[in-house]
Amino acid sequence: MTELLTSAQMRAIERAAIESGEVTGLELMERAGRGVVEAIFEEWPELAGTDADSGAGGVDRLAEEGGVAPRPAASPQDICEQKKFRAVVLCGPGNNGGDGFVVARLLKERGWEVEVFLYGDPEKLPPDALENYERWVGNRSIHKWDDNLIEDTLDECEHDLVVDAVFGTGLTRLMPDDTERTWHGFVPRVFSWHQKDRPKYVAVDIPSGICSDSGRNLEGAFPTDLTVSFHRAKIGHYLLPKGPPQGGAVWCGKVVVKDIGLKASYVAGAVRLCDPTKSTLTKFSDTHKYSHGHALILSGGPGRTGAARMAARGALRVGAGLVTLAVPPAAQAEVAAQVTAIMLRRVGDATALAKVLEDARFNAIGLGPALGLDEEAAALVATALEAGRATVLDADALTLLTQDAALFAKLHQNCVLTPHAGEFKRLFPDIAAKLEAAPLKGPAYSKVDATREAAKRAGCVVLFKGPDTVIAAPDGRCSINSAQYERAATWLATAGSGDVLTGFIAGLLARGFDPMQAAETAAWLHVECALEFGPGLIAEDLPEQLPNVLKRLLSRP
Ligand SMILES: NC(=O)C1=CN([C@@H]2O[C@H](COP(=O)(O)OP(=O)(O)OC[C@H]3O[C@@H](n4cnc5c(N)ncnc54)[C@H](O)[C@@H]3O)[C@@H](O)[C@H]2O)[C@@H](O)CC1
Ligand SMILES: [K+]
Repeated sequence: MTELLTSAQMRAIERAAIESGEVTGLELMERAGRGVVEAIFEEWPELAGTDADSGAGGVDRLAEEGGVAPRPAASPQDICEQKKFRAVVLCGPGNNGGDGFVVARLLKERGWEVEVFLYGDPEKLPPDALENYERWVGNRSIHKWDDNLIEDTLDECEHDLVVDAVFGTGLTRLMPDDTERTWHGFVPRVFSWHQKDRPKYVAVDIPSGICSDSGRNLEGAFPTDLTVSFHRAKIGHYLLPKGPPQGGAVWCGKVVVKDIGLKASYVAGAVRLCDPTKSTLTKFSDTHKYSHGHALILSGGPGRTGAARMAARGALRVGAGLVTLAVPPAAQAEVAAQVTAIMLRRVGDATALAKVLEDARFNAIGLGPALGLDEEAAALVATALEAGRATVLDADALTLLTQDAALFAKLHQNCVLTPHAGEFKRLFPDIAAKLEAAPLKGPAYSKVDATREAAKRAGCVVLFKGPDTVIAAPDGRCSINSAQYERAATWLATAGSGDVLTGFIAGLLARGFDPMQAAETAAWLHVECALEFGPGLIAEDLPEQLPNVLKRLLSRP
């Protein structure tokens, strides 16, 4: 799984590399700037051009090299008429701005017409950024930040590129709510004026205004087409905090991570991006070593059995050896008429459930979808938890946990809770309140922080759903299953898809996956199934995609 870093982790890696003498900060900055330029040309090859294509800029360079006589300074009108690529680079007061100066210089060297604006005081720039500022201003102009001037510059003639290098991982506070916040109003105006043929927007490391640890929008973020980060993606690229103003992935466009020559050493406590590892794959293909287990899925009463049936189907397709539906007697005929490979047990009440669970071969339980919210349902949840089996709790089971502290206290380390945002809020109201509070500074409290805190309190794995599903274990392990960027599957938000996820988790628990691994793998497969089917998906389709998805997964090199 890919590590996602916080700003502190990234700084520590950079500091260690610099202190060991492996590399200088200046070299890292040069590589970062070069990485941005590379990524721009990879994304839009039409911008790569050649010096000859790009017109007078190429001549400027030749002139500097002594090849031809320098041409006289061009008027703004002349510049607009020249056929060359144009960029505006917006630089901030820290090292992100430093990267911006490198980008400006490299584009200029390729013959681009580049205008640079600096937000902040040049004298206060950190040393590496200052060095690159000086390399830029050597014989070129730089503008003090001015909204109107930026707007005029972009309006004067068509630009190809706007580079946002105002703030990166060092964004530590909100933009002040006064005239200093001049850059804030700039983007909407540029967008409305350049809607059709607007320049490409590229963010250096992260769109300025987005907190790189939480994805929270500390106001004023520039929505971008491409975000180029370094060494590893940051957590904020993959979280999707609710607005207003919305943050994270919405603003990044597409995230490209460029190698800047830092060692790929293990980062303790890093959040990971879900993607099954080799050992997970082995568990799917090994038919001898692991028991495939027997999952028990609890069904609701008559007219409410569909959710459990879908969960059971998911558990079976994901590879549980056997799946049994525990069904209230009144719903037995309804369920029996609609299942084949899935077995059926009459479970009228908690006593009957306890009796069934005396059979140790039932090694995993899934319960909650359409289970009901009455005392009988609460007793079933209590009995299931007392059995100490690997257990996934969803939907009504989560609501029952919020209503009864004694029931919540029965949660154990083999449990997985799968709340969506509303259920999370009911289960952990104080934690949700922290997440909802407007951030006052960076790094801001994040969905990762919230899920880790919840898992610790519950003493079990918590899978907090969303396009940015966060999964955390009480020991601090944490991962994000992203349904964004190339894995965007908005059609997964369909009735019953959560029931299928419960089934996937129960099936993997039955197969012997530990709770964290079961939750991560199930969440990942769930999105893969949605992508496999495409738009028009209904929840019943999800388990049926698994054979293809697993075939593809197992044939991966
Ligand atoms: N040597 C390094 O450390 C490297 C850093 N790199 C770049 O450096 C960035 C991090 O640099 P920094 O740590 O200097 O941080 P930033 O450049 O992200 O921003 C820090 C500056 O912004 C100010 N600031 C923060 N929040 C503000 C707000 N709301 N309003 C006004 N000013 C605010 C801070 O006081 C500080 O001056 C990375 O994102 C990356 O782009 C890369 O060049 C790779 C190498
Ligand atoms: K930026």
